[in-house]
Amino acid sequence: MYPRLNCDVILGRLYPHARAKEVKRERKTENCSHAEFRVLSGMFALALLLLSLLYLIYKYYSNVNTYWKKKGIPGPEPELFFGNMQEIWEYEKPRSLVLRDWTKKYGKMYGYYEGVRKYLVVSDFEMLNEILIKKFDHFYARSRFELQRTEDGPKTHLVEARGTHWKRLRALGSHAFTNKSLKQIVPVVKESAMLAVDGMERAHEGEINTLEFFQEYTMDVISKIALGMKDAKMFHNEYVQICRDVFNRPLKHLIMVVPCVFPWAIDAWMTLLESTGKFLEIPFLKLMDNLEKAVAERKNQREGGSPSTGDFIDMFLDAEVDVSEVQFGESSDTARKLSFEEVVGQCLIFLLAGFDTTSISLSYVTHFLANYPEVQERLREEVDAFAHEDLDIEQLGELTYMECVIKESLRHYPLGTVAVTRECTKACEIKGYKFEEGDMVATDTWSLHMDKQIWGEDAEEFRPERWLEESTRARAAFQAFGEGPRMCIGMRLAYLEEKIALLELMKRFTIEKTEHTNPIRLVGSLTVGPEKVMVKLTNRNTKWN
Ligand code: HEM
Repeated sequence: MYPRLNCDVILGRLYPHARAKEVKRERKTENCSHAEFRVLSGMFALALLLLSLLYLIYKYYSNVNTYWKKKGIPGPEPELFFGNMQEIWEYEKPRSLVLRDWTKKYGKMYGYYEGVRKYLVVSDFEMLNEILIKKFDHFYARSRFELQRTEDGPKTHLVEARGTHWKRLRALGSHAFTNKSLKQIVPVVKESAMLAVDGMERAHEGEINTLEFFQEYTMDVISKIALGMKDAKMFHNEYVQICRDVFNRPLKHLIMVVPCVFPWAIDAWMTLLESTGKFLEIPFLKLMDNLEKAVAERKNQREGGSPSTGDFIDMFLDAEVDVSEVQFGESSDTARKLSFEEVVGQCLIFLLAGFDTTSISLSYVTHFLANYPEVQERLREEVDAFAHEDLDIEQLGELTYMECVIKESLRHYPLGTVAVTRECTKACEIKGYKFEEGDMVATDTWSLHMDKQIWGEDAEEFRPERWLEESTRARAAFQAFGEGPRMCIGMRLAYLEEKIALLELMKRFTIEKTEHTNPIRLVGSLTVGPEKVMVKLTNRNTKWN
């Protein structure tokens, strides 16, 4: 038998190398298709995994946003991932006004979402009374801000702090607002008020925007009393623009969206922002940087033997100790001490809160005075009868009608109540509603302040006299400064500044309406302020001039 002579055999025998190459090529092709298969199946598995992951994420987010529905709580329809952020974060229509409008639609208790952050909005007075005052031990924490770490740390300031950490910061901060401290600052405030009114006088040809002048005024006061900037120059204070940038910044920004949609990433996000903040030009971080330098400089001066100036920085530095001696947690037990970063944090928060709120409040007052000449007339009578040359804090108490005007204005425009939020720290039941640990509450003070059941049929009228009348209304129905142990720490300073400024203004001028006075446009993200308040000032030519 002859072997079958096929091509392969012949080629193999005649050209063994060629055959080997051929076999190699075949194997390679085989290997190749195996490898391709493996890659393809790997990719398929990955796609499957990704799809399942996306499905799980979708399921998670659509489930989170049914939280209120499942509890039978009404509220606006949320969008997937973002909840109601689109509506609530408009600079042109501040959050407080959106909540007020939703209250009209959904009632005194409803829910909404910022990403996956779930808020219960309350404007029912009895329920607020329980949350803010009576059950404070169940609601001692303010809801975490969008850009706040999950645990209190060295950089946590008074507004954010919780538990015993907050108690310590609050106790140390309260020293700044005692009668004794406020008494000392009256001359500084008076000087700033005169400078601001001088500025208005110089510029009052035609009409002025009072908000701009009051911003200069409050910044001048806070720079001098908090930051010891004795030579601060009104109308040339660099902090005015930095703080304007902090407050005028729209919330709708990637920086804010990320922590709301991915709250589990907040700590990493904060670390990233803190390390890149300088390059990103975030105004808040820039301000913090400036203050860090100011506090460090003062610390050096003190170590070099300079005497204490008695301002807030010195007061806080008196309590400063090495960071290792301070605990920061919610149940820490450090007393009467501050770390360096906490000193900076306290100054930062007093600077910001002291600048914006009081200037906005004053500008609202001028808006009302321009619109209500009869109120202005009555206020003027009180001012003219107030004949104290050397102003003292006790004498300011005599300006009762002025206080009514300020309060009535704050009742209409409770500008800072975005900060009146609480987090349930221990489950409880109020008026039949079961609060779970972690539930966040936002108060709708704007609706509360216009509630006819509380304020009467004329609730929507601007009538300062209501504050002088006998009433069965609870004191806590007025919440422009919040309520309970966490209410505004700077309230007395705010009244003091406002009274002194109005005294100076009313002595010299009559405030008149112009064609640009009405309507005022309300804007804001952290507070609700008028875009501008245009009025005309006319010299009174009285005994004061
Ligand atoms: C008209 C002026 C002001 C208004 C309307 C106002 C309003 C408020 C409101 C509504 C709160 C939240 C209270 C709560 O959650 O119950 C608050 C808290 C606070 N305010 Fe004011 N404020 C004003 C002036 C000031 C001033 C002048 C300072 C300091 C210089 C200040 C410092 C603070 C601080 C530090 C907190 C946080 C308190 C804490 O959590 O313990 N405020 N303010």
